[in-house]
Amino acid sequence: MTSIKVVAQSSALNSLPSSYAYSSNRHVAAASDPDSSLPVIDFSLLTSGNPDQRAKVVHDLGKACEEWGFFLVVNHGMPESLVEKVVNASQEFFNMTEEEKKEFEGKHALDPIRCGTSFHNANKGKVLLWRDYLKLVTNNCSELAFEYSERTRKVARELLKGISESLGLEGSYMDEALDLDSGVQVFAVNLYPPCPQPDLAIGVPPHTDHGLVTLLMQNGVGGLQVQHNGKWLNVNALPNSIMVNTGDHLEIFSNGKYKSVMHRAVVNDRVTRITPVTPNGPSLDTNVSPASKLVDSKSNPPAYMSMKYKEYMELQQNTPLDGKPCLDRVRVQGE
Ligand SMILES: O=C(O)CCC(=O)C(=O)O
Ligand SMILES: [Fe+2]
Repeated sequence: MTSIKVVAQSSALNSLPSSYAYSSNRHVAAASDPDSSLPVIDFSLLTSGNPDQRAKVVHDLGKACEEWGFFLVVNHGMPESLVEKVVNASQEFFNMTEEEKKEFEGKHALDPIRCGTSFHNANKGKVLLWRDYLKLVTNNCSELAFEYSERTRKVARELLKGISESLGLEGSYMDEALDLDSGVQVFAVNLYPPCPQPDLAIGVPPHTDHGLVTLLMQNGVGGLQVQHNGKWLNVNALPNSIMVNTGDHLEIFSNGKYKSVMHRAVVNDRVTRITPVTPNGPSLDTNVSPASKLVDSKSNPPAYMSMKYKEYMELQQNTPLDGKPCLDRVRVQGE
């Protein structure tokens, strides 16, 4: 299938090809700006060694997960130049010819490297998405991808320790229960070229992410929207901040206290947007269920069934995006 990069560059393109029309209504992805400011987490306070500062930031993290499922992380120690290098290397990858990229067209969610356009799953044949992607599961492809993965993984692990504490558990509880030392991190990069009719197309339709937390960076171009209290809001990053959203497995682990937040990516008609995205999950063979310390058969029974992370990822890949969310399939019914 032709990449969106090539479609967008076609000199004849002045309107959206019908196969990419997500809706016949304009402004399908209309959203407003947030009324109040988005939660901002100062990462340096998590690692400063000052117990009072840590207690405060753990409290803020818990509140951000409970009320938003989305927050911006500042002072995270990831050099801006590293993010730039990843964006540039990704751009080079997407600039290869269709023929050269063919070699990397994987089929399976857990293939070590795969690239493609639109979606590779149950959505085939439906409306096409205005995006190309590159996904790496193991980090053996390049030193740069490895370094980026390692550093975002460290930030994610530290955040998850704080989130574990915010649930009233030991910092190491989630690490152990979900085998985070062998946790899976997918490294994906999305490319959204300028689109002639952005309000008819969609980059990524509304969805939630698998895993615990997803870390997202962008090349200074906005386009992420999150659902908050039933309304879609534009998310504007602070300079050099990491955007973090909670995933399905954090919702399961917290027994629904922290909800996996719905989000989507819209496109624009001016500049190419590139987003390196890293969902961080448990190990593939971990059976994820609500934390046993958080449930109680009478007052707070488990609201989700347990399922191996690996099986969940496969199930999600085969769930149509316009169908019931994958999370609904593990929800205990009739409560
Ligand atoms: O690129 C974005 O802003 C969002 C991408 C996303 O949600 C995803 O890749 O799961
Ligand atoms: Fe996502």
